[in-house]
Amino acid sequence: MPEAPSVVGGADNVLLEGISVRVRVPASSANLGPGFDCLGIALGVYDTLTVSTVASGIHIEATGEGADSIPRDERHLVVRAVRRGLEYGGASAAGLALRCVNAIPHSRGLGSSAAAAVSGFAAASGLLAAAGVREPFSDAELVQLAGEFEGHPDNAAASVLGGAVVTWADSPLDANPDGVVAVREAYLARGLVVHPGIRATVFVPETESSTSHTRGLLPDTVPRADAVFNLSRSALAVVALTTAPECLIDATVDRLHQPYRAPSMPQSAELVVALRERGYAAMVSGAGPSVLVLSTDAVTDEVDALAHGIGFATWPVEIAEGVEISW
Ligand SMILES: Nc1ncnc2c1ncn2[C@@H]1O[C@H](COP(=O)(O)OP(=O)(O)O)[C@@H](O)[C@H]1O
Ligand SMILES: N[C@@H](CCOP(=O)(O)O)C(=O)O
Repeated sequence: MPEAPSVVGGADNVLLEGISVRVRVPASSANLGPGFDCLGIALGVYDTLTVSTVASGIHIEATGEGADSIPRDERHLVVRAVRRGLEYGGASAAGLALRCVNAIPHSRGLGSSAAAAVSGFAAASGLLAAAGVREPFSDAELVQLAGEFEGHPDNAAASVLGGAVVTWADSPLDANPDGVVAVREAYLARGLVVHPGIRATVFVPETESSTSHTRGLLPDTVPRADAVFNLSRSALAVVALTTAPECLIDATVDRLHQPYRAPSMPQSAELVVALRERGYAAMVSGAGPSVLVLSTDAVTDEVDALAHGIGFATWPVEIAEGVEISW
């Protein structure tokens, strides 16, 4: 089994002023139907981020998605991830200047918060490497750091590795005098070689939906028949994504999360049904409300018009490479 990196560190090195790093991070779609919390795919919608070390304070210039609503101080998700990443690498910065150009829509099920976390850790990695403090973080470290920080390793791993991913968690057990306890969750991931004929289309509404809210709609226990159903379909999803795209329709049916979330996003549920009736492997993207189609043919104009009629924009997107860091 691959080893998860150890998340330890301090803040022994204060980085000099004037170090800059640039990051480009893709959006992602988690679950891919039945693979709740364990399958994801990177999508070609990108946030770009430039981070520089400065003498003091937090300076944030942000344009695009979320620019009107995100905080411009230490609460900013990317700032928090950069700080945490520097700490993990044994360093700190007196001040940080961020330039964020955001294209990933927030709260639509396209992994914006995971992408923000990945971009922050990737920036920390670049700053540490540019300053000569340490080698850049490995992909495994980025998956662990961003997954642990943001809570959705299915999104984070897709944004780190690109393509389609399988993620899993492991809880190493540690004995202490009071008994055996889980010390922390390790997040691990492997990429899949996506069949070259598969293309992605996302249908994005104006309406937002908070991931934490729709997770709260899910039951703690599910019927065994539904668990078995999803086991077989998520195993099939790996086959469909890699070698058998003709199985995508069967491989993207889910009974663990979409039925419970549907009442909170009726237009998304309606669009999934309409698309599947037309032969498309459609599913709610992540926690919604966007809808993802994986297919070998482009969607038709009729589908585009149908989606538009119920408030969704149609975005054909590439299956993306993972995060890029330059300094
Ligand atoms: N680039 C970003 N910079 C700062 N905060 C961000 C960024 N992207 C996402 N966020 C934060 O994450 C929230 C969305 O998280 P979430 O509800 O999990 O939806 P999503 O499916 O888009 O990840 C936003 O409201 C915002 O607070
Ligand atoms: N597996 C998670 C994925 C959440 O993705 P997001 O893009 O909606 O934040 C879930 O289904 O809750």
